[in-house]
Amino acid sequence: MPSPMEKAGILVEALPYIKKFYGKTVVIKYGGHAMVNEELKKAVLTDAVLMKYVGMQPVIVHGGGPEITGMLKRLGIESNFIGGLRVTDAETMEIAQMVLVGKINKDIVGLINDIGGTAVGLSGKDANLLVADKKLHLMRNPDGSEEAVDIGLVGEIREVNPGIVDTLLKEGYIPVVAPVAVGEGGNSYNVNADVAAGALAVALNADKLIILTDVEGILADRKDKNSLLSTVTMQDVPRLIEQGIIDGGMIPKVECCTCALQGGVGTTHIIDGRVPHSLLLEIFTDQGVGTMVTN
Ligand SMILES: NC(=[NH2+])NCCC[C@H](N)C(=O)O
Repeated sequence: MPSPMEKAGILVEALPYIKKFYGKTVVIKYGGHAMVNEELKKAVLTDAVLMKYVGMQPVIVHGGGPEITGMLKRLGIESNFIGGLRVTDAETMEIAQMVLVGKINKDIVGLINDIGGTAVGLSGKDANLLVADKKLHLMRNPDGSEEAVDIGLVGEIREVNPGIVDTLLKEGYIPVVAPVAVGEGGNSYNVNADVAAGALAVALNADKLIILTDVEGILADRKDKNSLLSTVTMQDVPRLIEQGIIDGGMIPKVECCTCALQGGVGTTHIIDGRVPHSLLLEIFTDQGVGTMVTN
């Protein structure tokens, strides 16, 4: 147990950040393990409520992968992925929307409200928050040529209309956004939640984008949990990718960060959602717990 002096130190360390981030918008991409484990769920959403009560403006964008797959399975519908993207036919999209908007989104809202915040759930279709075009997926053939394959109702975000989120923030609510976008003819499109969070952060002129993942952050040596790169600049990114330090599923996450930074977001953070209260630790301590990607 920390001594009273140590506890006071921890609280005092938070003060400059409480001051600095007062009134500032922080977009949190909520996904992975932190969405599945009950204790972690409560910890993340408690952190968001605390942020709100100290004057920050958290906005949550959530994922939903495993639950969608689970529901499709229960209904006997097979999931197909091409290049990590779910092939989304009309039936799959219907289920995805039901799970994301009808279930996961409402569960998060319910939990936040139970903890003491006041959350309002939205999809990207509400007030045209996220507008998408059909995504053309380019697949590389063995001979090196590229071919466009149809992956169905997977969208690429074309436009963000953040007005409804601004309105909710102004009125003191915590907006919770499901990554379903509206496309041509009012169709629903499945969009990547990391990308949606990044695009929303830019449109809101957010101060921070924080992505909760299932890894420590960017590790200099993947086998060594103690090799976390605490801060990385945007300029370092191409070299880190070339060296294989940033690879696999981390590449699109870091690209979301650089996109957000280029779009004017203050700082971006990739943190470990498996660590209880990693959100608070990242925001309110000097060291943070994950990797901060900056300009
Ligand atoms: N991974 C890091 N180096 N984090 C530093 C975070 C610093 C400060 N708490 C902030 O949120 O801006």
